[in-house]
Formats: sequence, C-alpha cells, structure tokens
Amino acid sequence: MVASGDSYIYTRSDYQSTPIKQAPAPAASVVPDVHPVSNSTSTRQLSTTSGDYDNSNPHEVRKYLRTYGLTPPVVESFEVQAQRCLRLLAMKPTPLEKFQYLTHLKASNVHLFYRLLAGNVKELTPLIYTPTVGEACQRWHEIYTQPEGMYLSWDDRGNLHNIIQNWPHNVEITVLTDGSRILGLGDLGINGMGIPVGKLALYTACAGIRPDATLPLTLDLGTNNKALREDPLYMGSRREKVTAEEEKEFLDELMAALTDKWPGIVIQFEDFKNPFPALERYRNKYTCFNDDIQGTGAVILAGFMNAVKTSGIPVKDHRAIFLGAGSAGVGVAKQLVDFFVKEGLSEDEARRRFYIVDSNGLVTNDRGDKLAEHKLYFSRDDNQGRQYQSLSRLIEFVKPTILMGLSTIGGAFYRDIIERMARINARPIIFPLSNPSSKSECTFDEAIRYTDGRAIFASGSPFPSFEYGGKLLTPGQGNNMYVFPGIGLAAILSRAKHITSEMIYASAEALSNSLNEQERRDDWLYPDIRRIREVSVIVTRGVIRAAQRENMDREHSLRNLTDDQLDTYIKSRMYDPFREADLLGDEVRQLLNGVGGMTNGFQKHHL
Ligand SMILES: NC(=O)C1=CN([C@@H]2O[C@H](COP(=O)(O)OP(=O)(O)OC[C@H]3O[C@@H](n4cnc5c(N)ncnc54)[C@H](O)[C@@H]3O)[C@@H](O)[C@H]2O)C=CC1
Ligand SMILES: CC(=O)C(=O)O
Ligand SMILES: [Mg+2]
Repeated sequence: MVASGDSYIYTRSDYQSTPIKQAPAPAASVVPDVHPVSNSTSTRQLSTTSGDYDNSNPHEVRKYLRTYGLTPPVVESFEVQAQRCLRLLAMKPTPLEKFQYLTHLKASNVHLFYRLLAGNVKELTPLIYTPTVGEACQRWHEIYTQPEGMYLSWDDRGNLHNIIQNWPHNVEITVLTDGSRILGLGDLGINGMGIPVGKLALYTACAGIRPDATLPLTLDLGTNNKALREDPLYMGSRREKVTAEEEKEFLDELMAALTDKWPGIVIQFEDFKNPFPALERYRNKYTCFNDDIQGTGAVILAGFMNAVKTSGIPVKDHRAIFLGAGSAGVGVAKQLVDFFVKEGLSEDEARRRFYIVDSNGLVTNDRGDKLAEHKLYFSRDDNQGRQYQSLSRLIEFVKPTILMGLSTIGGAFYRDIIERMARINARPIIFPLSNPSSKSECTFDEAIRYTDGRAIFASGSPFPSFEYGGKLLTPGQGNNMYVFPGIGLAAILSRAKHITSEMIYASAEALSNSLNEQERRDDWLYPDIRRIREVSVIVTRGVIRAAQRENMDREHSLRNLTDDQLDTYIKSRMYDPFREADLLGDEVRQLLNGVGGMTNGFQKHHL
C-alpha cells in the first residue's frame, strides 16, 4: 500500500503474490481477452499464425510454452476432467467442504468450473448458493483462503473513487451487500461476501455474464453482530453498524464512483437490512435494482401466475397472509398487487387482499407501535382494534388462499397451520420462502403430507422430490435466481438507463411463460432449473422489450430485431464455457495457478 497525499491507493501488487516465472507470456498467447457481452470478438484459441509451433499438437504447444513436463503426460478431455472433479466432490463429506472445493476450482480453473456447473446445475447450485452459502457466510472468517471481490470500509470514505481503480477488470455488473441481513441468518458483517460471490457465479452460469465482467462488492460499514466483532478471526472493522444517515452518505459516494469508473454498470443491491431508502434514492438515477425487493417480487409473481391456474380460483378471489413484512415480504406483496390491478381490481381492492404480519403481529394502523415506512402501504385500517395473537387465529379470520413465508422463522408453518390451510382450500398455495433451508417456514414433505398432497408449493431453498400417493412430486423453487440473471443481462445488452418497475414486471411475465409443455402438464410453477440458460434468454428478451417500450434502452439497434433475432443475439453475447475454453488453455491455466503456491483468486482473470 502506498500513500498518495492523504489518500490511500492500493496498488495492484498488494493483491498479486508470486510473479509467474514458469511460462513466458502465456496470458497473451494462450488466452486473449474475450468479451461476449462487450464488443470484442477475439477467441481463446491458441494463435495459429505464429508459425513457431503446431497448435494442433498439444505436446508441441507445451514445449513452446515451456510447460512440457510440468503436467502429467496425458492431454485430457473435458469429460475426464469433469469426472475427476465430481469424484473429488463426492469425497468431501460435508456441503461446506464441497463449497470450499468448488471455490478452489473456480479460482484455479474458471472455465472448468463453469463447464462443470453447466452440466450439473441442479446438483451444484445448492452447494454454491442457498443453502450452503449460508453456512459459508456464517463461517467465512474461519474458511477464508483467498480474496474474491472488493471490500470497502467506512474508513475508506472520501477515497472510494481511488480504491475502485484497483480492480483490474472492466466491470459490467456488481452485486453489492453490507452483510447486514444475509439470507435469514441476520447480520454477518463482511462475512456476507459469500452472497455477492454466489449471486455473480449464478449470473455467469445462468445468463452468461462473463466472469471477469462481474464484481462482488462488500461494504464494511460495521456490524451489530457482537460475537463476530469479538472473534479474532473476523476480518472486518470492529465497530457497530454505522447509522442510516452515514450509510446514505457512503452509498452516495459509492454509486457515483462506480458509475464514473464503469459508465452503465448494473448495480444489484443484495441483503441489506433496510434497503427501501436506497432503492428509492437511486432507482431513477443509476442502472440499479434491489434483488430482495424486486427480484423476489418478480419470481414469486411468476410462480403465483401459474399457481392461480392450478388453484382454479380467479385472481380477484385470492386473499394472502404474509408472515414477514421485510424487504422480501413487502416486495412480493407489492408485485402481486400490480398483478391484481392488471387483472381488473382497483388498487385499493387489491391492497386489501393482503394481510401482512411482522414480529409484532398483523400490521395495522392501531397497533400502537410506530410502523416502518415500507409497511404503511399494507397497514390495515379495518381491524377495529382486533389483534390476532397467533397465525392460526388470523388464518381463521382471513381464510386466505395464499400463505407466504418471508419471516426468517424456520418451522413457522407447523402442522396445525398447514392443516388449517388445507381445510379452507381445495388447493392451498403455501410458499415458505425464507432461506436457507433451516429457516424455511416448512418443508416440502410437510406441506404435502399435511394437505393430503393438495398444496401448491414453492420454497426459497431447494427441497428434494417426495413420493406421495404413488406419485413423485417435485417442489418449485421460488428463488430470485430465476430472474436476476436475466434482468442483469438485459440491462447490460440494452444499455438500460434505469431498471423500471415495468422491466421487473416483464421478467415475471417472461418467467411464468417459460414453462414447456411437460412442465405445464405437471402443474409446475417454475421451469426445470436445468433449463436455466434457455429460461434466462426468455427473461432477458422480455426485459429488453420492456426497456424499449419505456425508452430506457440506449442500444437502439436491438429495436429492429424480431424476437427470434433478438434471442439469437442474446445467445451470441452469452459467455459459454464450452465455447470459451480450449483444453490446453485450461491445462496451462491450472498449472500456472498451481505452481508457485499462488492462491490469489485474481489469477483466474489474468489467464
Ligand atoms: N426466496 C427468495 O428468493 C428470497 C427469500 N428471502 C428470504 O426472506 C426472508 C426475509 O428476508 P427480508 O424480508 O429481506 O428480511 P427482513 O429482515 O427485512 O424481514 C424479516 C421480516 O420477518 C418478520 N419476522 C421476524 N420474526 C417474525 C415472527 N416470529 N413472526 C412474524 N414475522 C416475523 C420481521 O418483523 C420482518 O418483517 C429471509 O429468510 C430471506 O432469505 C429473501 C429474498 C429472496
Ligand atoms: C435468495 C435471496 O436473495 C435471499 O434469501 O436473500
Ligand atoms: Mg437476498
């Protein structure tokens, strides 16, 4: 670190460890830069024009690169490499160890990691995302081995612009957290870094955003988690969380600095304790959105649109109880209100279909406490002093068709609650959406058993299929991972000025329409996660079209494309790890990361 005037500038060499000695200039000759989502079209093939070697002969190439003898003799196919990775993974006894192995693989051989993920998305997503990422964040200070992303501290204010210059890549999208509400696990301070890292890995895997165009960003604005503050291994500052006013000051500087460094950058807010003020402040100024409010709202709306058809009850006759009135609860409820209004209800009629419960009970005007700003819209004025002391009594009063869980309270939908829903409804809609699995309001098999197989179900974290009444039933996963990758890619490709409510709504419509025939026949609420790249193209197209309708797109050339042409264009701009990586490049990459004890995550980008 060097001091420049009174501002600290972190030099690149602070991050890089041992210089690469073993191979002369391989980065340039082996893997020139590729930017599928920017305009460069160079490829990752070894140059065929050098004339110095025969690039179709791997052994010749190894000699040319002076890596000959540094790897086992065989040049392996991807299939063989993948087989080894999967075997190694199977040897790891716990999900957290599997998470660590995959983190290491990503750092040492990024294309192999994404190829493995592409071929095993259903099996591997729970290991890099919810639920395992929850445990990884809780123990981040214990399991940390290498930097991934940027950390910016309260003490860095005034210097954010300079510090951001240290990031060595051209960024198109960032996921930003302050760690103050990580999944349903509370304030984890900078241990929350696992979330931006995991979300951005999904951006790459699901929507083909190039890995080096992503920036995981964690703000070290203090933490109210006393145990972490007192833990000698904790890597953040040991102060309490800054005030809301101080956070605003910091975010103002950060948003300007990010957009100045990378004009058009898409900024996703994630897992902030109270993200409503920042969303209101920045949504019409920058290209940003809040995943927990808007992404979750869209994904649950999409599932609900399909659930309505299965339930057989017209939209106007649905009533919902929401357990949880935070960013996700209110975000989802507002998104559903928009749908009810589009289906013909007045806004007031729609709003009154929602009964929102927080830790103090049903949110009402006469409850006697001061309600947070974001709850006022749903606060009821018609309960005439009645307070419902329990969820079961509220269910008896409201007779809801929908029960949503966004409360962070694992097991809150216990047997009696689910059975009450089943008595009132032929097909109760029960969505326990809190993450990770331990915080889910109920499990899939509980919802099925206690409703005699009639529940229409989606959960935030994945649950296994469950056999009931001679049929194998598969749960839906109502997780924002179905939409945020497409929203982000659409904003990048259309060069959106802002991300509007219509664009978010369009992502929900596109997702709900993305089911194939079989999925529809089986009454699925969401498409099979194994089709996620295909689904992300549909979501991306929907969001781009909405941006065009609203004049939010700066990339006007896409306006003249038919839908088929637009899909082709979107696919052509998606990073495809199979197209990107040549086997030998992979081998060299892995070698260079392995030799010399380099454990620096940034190396993956340089190779
Ligand atoms: N499925 C998905 O895609 C997503 C799921 N989530 C999950 O939703 C949960 C909530 O997230 P946020 O709304 O952002 O958190 P938050 O902290 O803003 O809100 C939590 C809400 O639950 C309420 N609550 C707490 N204890 C309660 C109790 N005993 N009874 C009733 N209400 C209670 C709180 O009063 C608060 O209103 C988290 O577990 C998160 O992982 C969040 C975003 C997306
Ligand atoms: C999925 C997600 O964004 C959350 O649980 O916060
Ligand atoms: Mg979140």
